[in-house]
Amino acid sequence: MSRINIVVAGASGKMGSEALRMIEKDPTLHLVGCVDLRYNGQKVSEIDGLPKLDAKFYNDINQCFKEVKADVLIDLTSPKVGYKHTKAALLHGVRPVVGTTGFTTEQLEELTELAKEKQIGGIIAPNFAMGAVLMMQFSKMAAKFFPDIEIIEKHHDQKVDAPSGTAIKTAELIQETRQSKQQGRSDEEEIIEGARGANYDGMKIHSVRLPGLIAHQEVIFAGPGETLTIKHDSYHRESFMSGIRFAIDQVVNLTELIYGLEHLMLD
Ligand SMILES: NC(=O)C1=CN([C@@H]2O[C@H](COP(=O)(O)OP(=O)(O)OC[C@H]3O[C@@H](n4cnc5c(N)ncnc54)[C@H](OP(=O)(O)O)[C@@H]3O)[C@@H](O)[C@H]2O)C=CC1
Ligand SMILES: O=C(O)C1=N[C@H](C(=O)O)C[C@H](O)C1
Repeated sequence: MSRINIVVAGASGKMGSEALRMIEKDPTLHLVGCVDLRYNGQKVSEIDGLPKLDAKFYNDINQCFKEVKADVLIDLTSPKVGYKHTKAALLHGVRPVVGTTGFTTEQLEELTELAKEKQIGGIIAPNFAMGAVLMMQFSKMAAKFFPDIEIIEKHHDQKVDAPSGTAIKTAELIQETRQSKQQGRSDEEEIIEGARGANYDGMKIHSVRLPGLIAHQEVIFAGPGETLTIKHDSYHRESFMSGIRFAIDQVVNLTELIYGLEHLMLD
């Protein structure tokens, strides 16, 4: 059985290091390179806390793609970097599996177009946890019946982007079934700016950042005399790995870039 050659960008980060542990345990995956700013030229096995793998660190993704033969890039970096890396992967014929959040609509459109032009499969998914994908789908279903909605997402305090990619994706999916509505009073007044959260088509998104949290979201739906709460919690970053593993196998057979794991899980 031939192995899938993988490059991990953001490999020493919280998610990247979890991805390395997943690769180490899977005999069908082969780590051929890592991209990060800190450890250029060093082997993964030389870095404290990372698995005993032979692949080398690069501080430049283009250099990495020139030196190693990669099938798939797993990108777990930051919004600006993730965009550059995804573009580089598509230009080098490497299939991107991107967990990085914070892409703009314009960036997503540009990358989708580039993948189409190059006929290269890939995925950008704001959340690779299977339960989170279902939470978003259930929210989309519920929004048809309850247009009054508030999304509360809670993450660790080292997270850069707000609202989370998951909250934005949830709002986008909800928008597909919810009748557009400005919630609350039209003369609502924020005594402290930001008190009512971010506005997305009249519904609100609230971002909580606290140490000790991993990734959590609840979507509250309300109608006269009732509420429905749909909630998902990731208690460990291992929760994202089954989705990433699944996506790796799928992108090998795709010729387009997909936004959201639901398209691979449920379509
Ligand atoms: N889709 C999903 O299921 C999930 C997505 N995420 C997303 O994944 C991303 C990473 O999250 P997390 O692991 O918590 O973040 P971390 O900050 O722990 O890791 C980010 C990594 O990216 C590296 N990095 C930063 N700049 C560059 C660069 N220019 N070139 C190469 N590497 C770079 C960092 O290196 P250094 O430390 O040296 O700066 C670090 O290793 C975020 O966008 C987050 O929202 C997170 C969880 C689940
Ligand atoms: O930064 C994180 O940790 C997470 N980011 C993703 C997001 O922005 O939705 C996915 C998950 O919530 C964890």
